[in-house]
Amino acid sequence: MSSASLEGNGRPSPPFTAPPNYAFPHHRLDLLQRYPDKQPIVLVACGSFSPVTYLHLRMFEMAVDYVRQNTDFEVMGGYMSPVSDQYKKPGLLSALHRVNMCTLATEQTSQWLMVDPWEAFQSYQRTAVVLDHFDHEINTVLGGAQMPSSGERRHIRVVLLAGSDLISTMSEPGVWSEKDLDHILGKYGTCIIERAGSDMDHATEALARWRHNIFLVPQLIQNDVSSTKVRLFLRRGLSVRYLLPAPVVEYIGEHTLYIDDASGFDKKDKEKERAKDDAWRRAGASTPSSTA
Ligand SMILES: Nc1ncnc2c1ncn2[C@@H]1O[C@H](COP(=O)(O)OP(=O)(O)OP(=O)(O)O)[C@@H](O)[C@H]1O
Ligand SMILES: NC(=O)c1ccc[n+]([C@@H]2O[C@H](COP(=O)(O)O)[C@@H](O)[C@H]2O)c1
Repeated sequence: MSSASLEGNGRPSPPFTAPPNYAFPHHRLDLLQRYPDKQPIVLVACGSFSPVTYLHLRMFEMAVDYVRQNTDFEVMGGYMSPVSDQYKKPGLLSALHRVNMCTLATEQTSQWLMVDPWEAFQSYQRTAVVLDHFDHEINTVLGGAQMPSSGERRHIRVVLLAGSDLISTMSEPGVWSEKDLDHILGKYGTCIIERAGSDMDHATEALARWRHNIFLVPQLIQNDVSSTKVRLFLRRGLSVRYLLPAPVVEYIGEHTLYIDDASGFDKKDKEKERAKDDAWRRAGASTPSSTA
């Protein structure tokens, strides 16, 4: 990463390209440390959020409880970073809709979560680069955390928040580069939320050298809501109320999203999604069972 330099106005110039009219959201970021003995951190969840569900929001609450009870960290803020349209994942709705839904979910159901649209509204950015962007905005531009008595500034550590299914892809060949893994897990670290169907031990087996920076958060109440299942429900005309925040359900209805499976799908993806629907129908199941 290139280091930031000072512009004529004395502000550090960003070492990254930003989308037009972009401003880093920090209206809910707490820069004043309450517990000076603890290390300040910010949680960042990267993903599709197509659409955002209560489980995405729950991940942050689970992480905060875990951090408070088991670590010497103090959580100063939490961000969702929806991935760019260029990620080309089946079922990926336009970045604008995904960012809007995440914003409704965070602004209307939480007091501390925020959505950063930096990644969403530009070319695809690797997770290592996304975390560098947060580090730059929080520490270089905003100056990090402030100690209550002395006013001394402290570096805020950015920590990746992810489900165990995402972390298990870190052991799959060709998905993450070794250099990026070392950057993400060596410099930043990750809070991993247990996810039904994805074994935590298996997910972290190959990541043992970064063990000291990996925090495993058990899911004490099993909940396997996924965006895939929500999309399946919507396509079949079933209710998704109480799986997603109410304003997000309303937004989906107003914009008739996910009803027509043409949204974000190419022909091959469409066939895959139809096969999932057919399998579900053949099984006579009352709820979809696929998590992929
Ligand atoms: N039920 C869940 N339990 C734990 N982690 C979850 C859960 N749902 C989503 N996550 C995590 O949230 C992050 C963003 O996930 P993403 O947007 O891909 O949601 P998803 O429900 O897995 O989507 P899709 O079904 O479209 O693959 C990932 O780190 C993922 O592991
Ligand atoms: N090499 C990488 O940086 C890399 C690889 C795979 C997934 N990811 C990220 O993980 C997230 C995965 O999201 P999904 O679970 O929705 O596929 C996305 O934010 C994506 O950018 C990053």
